[in-house]
Amino acid sequence: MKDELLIQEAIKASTNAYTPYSHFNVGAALLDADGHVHYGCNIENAAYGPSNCAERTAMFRAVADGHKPGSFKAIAVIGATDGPISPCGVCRQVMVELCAPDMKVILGNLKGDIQVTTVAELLPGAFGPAHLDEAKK
Ligand SMILES: O=c1ccn([C@H]2C[C@H](O)[C@@H](CO)O2)c(=O)[nH]1
Ligand SMILES: [Zn+2]
Repeated sequence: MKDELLIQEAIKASTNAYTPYSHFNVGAALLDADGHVHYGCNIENAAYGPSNCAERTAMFRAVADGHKPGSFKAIAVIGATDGPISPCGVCRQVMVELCAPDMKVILGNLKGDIQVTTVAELLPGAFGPAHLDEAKK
């Protein structure tokens, strides 16, 4: 699937965002190995902390639906930012856990700006599952 098409799917997903506090709608579209798209939006909470970002919603939904961590092909994320949106640190850490290091991450905004990167580029030096194995040696 073309980057622009996955971005279009992310824009669709953003229309379901629940953002009574920030009014900042974000959408994500995660492409699985079979070519199917899993949608995510940000879902906020009056206690603020329990809020969930669009990217995490998409990844958690796909895993909960039985898709193997590490098997995804790409994720697109959009928000009404000036330049391409920048995923938060928590979402970058969750990407490291559930996506391959070289998986494509397409970041966009509503003006059509696009930045294509990878999970590893978004969180260099990440603490990952391998570090836990090292501790057992
Ligand atoms: O990449 C991002 C950046 C921010 N947000 C959400 C979190 C919060 O609901 C709102 C403002 O930070 O945007 C996302 O969902 N994804
Ligand atoms: Zn986030």
